[in-house]
Amino acid sequence: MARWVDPAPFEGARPRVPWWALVPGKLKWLALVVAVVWLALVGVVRLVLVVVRYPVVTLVPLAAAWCWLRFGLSPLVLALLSLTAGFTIWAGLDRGSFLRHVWFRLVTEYRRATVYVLRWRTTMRLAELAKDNRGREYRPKLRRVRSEGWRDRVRVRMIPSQAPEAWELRRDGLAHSFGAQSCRVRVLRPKVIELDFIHSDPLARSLPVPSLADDADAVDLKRVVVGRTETGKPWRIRLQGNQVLGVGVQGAGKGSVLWSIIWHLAPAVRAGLVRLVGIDPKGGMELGQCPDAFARLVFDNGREAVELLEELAAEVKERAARYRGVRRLWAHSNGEPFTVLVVDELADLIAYQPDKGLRDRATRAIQTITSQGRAPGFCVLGLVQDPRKEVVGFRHLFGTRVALRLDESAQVDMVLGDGARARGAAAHEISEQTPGVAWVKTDGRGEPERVRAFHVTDADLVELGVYLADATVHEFPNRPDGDATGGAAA
Ligand SMILES: Nc1ncnc2c1ncn2[C@@H]1O[C@H](COP(=O)(O)OP(=O)(O)OP(=O)(O)O)[C@@H](O)[C@H]1O
Repeated sequence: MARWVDPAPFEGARPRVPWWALVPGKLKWLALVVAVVWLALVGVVRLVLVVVRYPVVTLVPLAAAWCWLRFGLSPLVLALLSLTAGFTIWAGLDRGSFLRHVWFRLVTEYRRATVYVLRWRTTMRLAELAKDNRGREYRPKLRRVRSEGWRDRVRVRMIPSQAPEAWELRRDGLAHSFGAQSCRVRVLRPKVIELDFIHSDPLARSLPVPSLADDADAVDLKRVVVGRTETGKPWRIRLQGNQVLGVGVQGAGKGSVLWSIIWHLAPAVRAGLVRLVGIDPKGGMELGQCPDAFARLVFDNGREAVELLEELAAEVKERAARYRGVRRLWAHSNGEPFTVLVVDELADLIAYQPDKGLRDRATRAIQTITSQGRAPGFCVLGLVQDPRKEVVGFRHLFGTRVALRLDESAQVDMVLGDGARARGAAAHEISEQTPGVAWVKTDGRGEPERVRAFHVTDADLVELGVYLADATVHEFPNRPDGDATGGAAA
């Protein structure tokens, strides 16, 4: 049977010509020039980046080499010796600025090169923060590094579709990988986060109180200095138009927050510009240490305390009614004192009081003062050990919340807001050795800050008591001749 047979395929090798061989000669030259210029540009940009990132280790050797070639070895040695002597004198005269401008600069460059650049790629891959897609690796980019001695601030550009939560989950692993004690995550702007790698605690030493001021006008109720922040700045709390809640276990240092505030207010209290009202349900263990500071003071959680609270709540309403339509907010010029209500153990009044009637009355009165006291010049400073909703159901009314050492990690978010613990505000990890250390969150003011209150000792409280005690006028005894001016004229 006749069948069609396919012709044998052509088996000769087809000539393979590279595509660029077909490009006209002029275009080839043009492309070559463009490529060379591009490579040169990339090279220059990289070089500039290296100089910007490592100015000391690049510019100093360059300057030294230039000096050697231009002037010889002896002037170079002389210049280096003078530089060292200059730095030593600088460090001796002003250690702070020397550390900031010279030493931390050096540490930054050293740590960037030897820790972060060196371990970045491996750590990102092992922590699964880098991703592979169609054969291409997407890796978070290491940006600016700044060493401040106690912490390294490392800026990172995240890869597409990555969320800061991915980093929050790996905080511990990252801290171990880069040889730090802990790591915190801060969002700077879309795609960019900053990691804080903590190496030591700048708040490890207790802070003595500053000397008592004399000038009542210098007391700014919007910026009451209570201690220091981790970055070395004064820790300021706003009292005017705000309410403050301090939470911490026994011995966490709630007393130091309370007394540091009163210490700062003392000149205004003495001048009658600020009135302190205190309730200490623990029988005066805390506020009884300096009763002279208070215009009114109650040492129980029963009827007397509730009546005082209701009196204040009524005053808040009365002042608010008087201000309505006349002025919006309390001011010094009104002639009425700014009132700070200090409650040492809030829970004793509003949760642990066995008499339900008294408990409800206390809760209602405190809620009225905290929610309506802003405009008429009332501030509540409440201290409590247990922040749960069943204990303080109106936590959200406090604009500033201070988390001292806490028992349980779950309490951190209750005090500082959702997600604070995940980002690194570890109030439950504050050491027992550092009472007075706290994380503080003020509504509308970004991330929680780590702070330490001044240490107000018993001796300081005696001094405060003497400062605030009613002045006693001692009359000079009349002289027999009836001259009461005393010895001055004698
Ligand atoms: N800011 C501070 N710096 C250094 N030491 C502090 C500081 N605050 C408190 N202390 C010390 O810690 C101890 C406990 O402090 P404090 O009594 O204020 O804690 P507390 O939270 O008020 O406890 P409690 O709930 O039992 O009243 C005290 O010995 C005090 O000297």
